Amino acid sequence: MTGGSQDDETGRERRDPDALIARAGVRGDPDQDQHFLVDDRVLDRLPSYATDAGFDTGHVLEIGAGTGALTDRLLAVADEVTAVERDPTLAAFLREEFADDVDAGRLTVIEGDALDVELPEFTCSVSNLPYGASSEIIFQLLPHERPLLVMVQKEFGERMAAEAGTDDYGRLSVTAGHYADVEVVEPVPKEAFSPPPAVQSALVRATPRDPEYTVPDDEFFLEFVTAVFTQRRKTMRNAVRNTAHISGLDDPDAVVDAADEELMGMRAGNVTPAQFAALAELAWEVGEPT
Ligand SMILES: C[S@@+](CC[C@H](N)C(=O)[O-])C[C@H]1O[C@@H](n2cnc3c(N)ncnc32)[C@H](O)[C@@H]1O
Repeated sequence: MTGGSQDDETGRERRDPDALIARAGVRGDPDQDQHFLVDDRVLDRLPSYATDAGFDTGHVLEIGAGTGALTDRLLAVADEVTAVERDPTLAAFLREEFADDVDAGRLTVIEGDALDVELPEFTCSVSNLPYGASSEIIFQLLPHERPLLVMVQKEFGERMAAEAGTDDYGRLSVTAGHYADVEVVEPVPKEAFSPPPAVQSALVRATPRDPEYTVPDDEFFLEFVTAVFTQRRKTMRNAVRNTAHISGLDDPDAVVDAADEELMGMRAGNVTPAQFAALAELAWEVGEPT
């Protein structure tokens, strides 16, 4: 194998991403969210964002394995990898290219849509996600309470990691932050991919932890937050009243009456997750959620 990069820890040579694409005989299809990572430097340091943070790499789940450039790097740090890939041609290629690891029981390739297949128990997930489904995939993974390192659209990653009072803060920040500490660890330029996506990318690390507040019911809290952010330009007073059909409150006026005046005059973008939680608690008690 030529053109690959050297791994410091094992001395094993990493597969060259361009050679993998050539051997697979494919061109990434943007309509299928296929943008393969071809920058060796990004690929080689990517797993270190997981290992440096102490992620348990006993069983790494990779969603959207493509031609396997990242799979190859993950096999160097993990005991076991499960790779999910929707494209049948790529899934077959992965099984053939990594036949030794498959035979050794270190790699399992699951062909199918990540949103439909049964996922195994995993200790962490490291993925260059299909951007068209990144939100759904992340919100399917977060409740597993396992660390995630995911490549996403930069803007999406910034919204996940945003603090209250900033332009990027919204439903995504509160709902992701409900499960994990979220940080953007590295912006990644378009040129790192083949074919390059239309947008810039970023690597996001989500480390699970309990939130600093309690909620009456996770599902209700997340629906309540989603509901009021659909009216982010309105005051909370109006947002709570106008979105009862989404939050499922039969008596939103009772919530507005019982809540703190000052909070009801704020816009959702300035309300902290802990304030949302307290309000959801109140709404659960007096708003007659259905
Ligand atoms: C951005 S590419 C990443 C490929 C590879 N991991 C890399 O870094 O070069 C995303 C991959 O996910 C696959 N994919 C797209 N939608 C998917 C889905 N819903 N479930 C599983 N795989 C999907 C695509 O076929 C593609 O191979």
